[in-house]
Amino acid sequence: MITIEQLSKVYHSKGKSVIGVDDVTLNIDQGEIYGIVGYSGAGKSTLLRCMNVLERPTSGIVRIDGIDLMSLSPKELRKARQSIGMIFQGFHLAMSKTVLENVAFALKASGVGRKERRKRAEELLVLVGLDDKANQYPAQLSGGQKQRVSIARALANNPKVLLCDEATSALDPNTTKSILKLLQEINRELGLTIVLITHEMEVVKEICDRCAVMEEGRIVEQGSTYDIFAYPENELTKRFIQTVIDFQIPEEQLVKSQGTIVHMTITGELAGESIVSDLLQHHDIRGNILHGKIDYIQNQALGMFVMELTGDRSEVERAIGTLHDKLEEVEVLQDAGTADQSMARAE
Ligand SMILES: Nc1ncnc2c1ncn2[C@@H]1O[C@H](COP(=O)(O)OP(=O)(O)OP(=O)(O)O)[C@@H](O)[C@H]1O
Repeated sequence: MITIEQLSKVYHSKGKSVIGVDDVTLNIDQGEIYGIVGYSGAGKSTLLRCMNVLERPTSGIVRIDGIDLMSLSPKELRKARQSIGMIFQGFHLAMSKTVLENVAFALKASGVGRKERRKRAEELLVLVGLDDKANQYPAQLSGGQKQRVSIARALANNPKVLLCDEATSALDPNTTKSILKLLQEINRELGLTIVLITHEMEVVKEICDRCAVMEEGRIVEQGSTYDIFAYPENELTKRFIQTVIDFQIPEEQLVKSQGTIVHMTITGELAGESIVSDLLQHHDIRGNILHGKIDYIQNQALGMFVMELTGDRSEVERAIGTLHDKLEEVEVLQDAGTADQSMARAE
């Protein structure tokens, strides 16, 4: 549905060049929810705004539903943009218009008659759960309600794609959840392709089918949200994941430890199995869980455990071998001898 090839955007200001997006290639499928995550300045907004040519790329290709947006005349581009809705962190509502008028206004530009505009706007307000607020003004609404109005407005022209620019960043966690749920419902009911940019990995975890991580204008990692959480490769991706699933062990705990400390990721059906208890049953070792969590991402279980294994050194090594046989991701964070050395250093 969205094809981006070797897209770059360079800004020129005060005699200096700033790279906003640097050689990005990305394919987003019809009907999926795609997240782009990165810290401030990573280039997320620039990339998103290039997708509807609000920002004209310096080079590269943007195709939506097969149409090369860069090749269109201004008039053709205006028409093409009707199939690309957009919502923003700051809502961008007309404060002097009622909720209903805000939504209906989006249809005026596309030549829909007054009566039809009203009817369609009323339907959209039902869809976003705000039919009882039709005659109120934006100032009378909460942040979550304002975002619902802007979602209704973005859907007015039956777009195929909805671009969300930090749509939940100004909202509290509960309201964020309800807006994400609404986006998911719209995605499922209308088959709408949704692209959202965010600096919160929790948002990606909540609703995205696939995601990309951006840094300095580039995509450093992309894949299914589940795989990105289970097998992150890039250091930045790992940092983002730790904001949601933190399995860091405090330094003092590591120094105190007498055993071998292992981090294991248990994915899919294995997450429901008794991997840990089997390990202790079949090997003459002791295991102490330092961290453990089973999370659900896209309805699939993902287990993360950090264990301290103690016992005869060769038996611990055999136990780690068993883990390697069963699991794709096993990492020894600290060997048994290391703690003694750390303690010696500390003394
Ligand atoms: N209009 C502009 N003129 C000059 N430089 C710009 C412009 N817009 C963005 N940039 C620069 O491009 C880079 C990417 O900015 P962008 O806003 O896309 O990042 P972002 O990841 O969306 O960050 P944030 O979440 O803070 O908006 C930054 O270095 C920024 O300073």
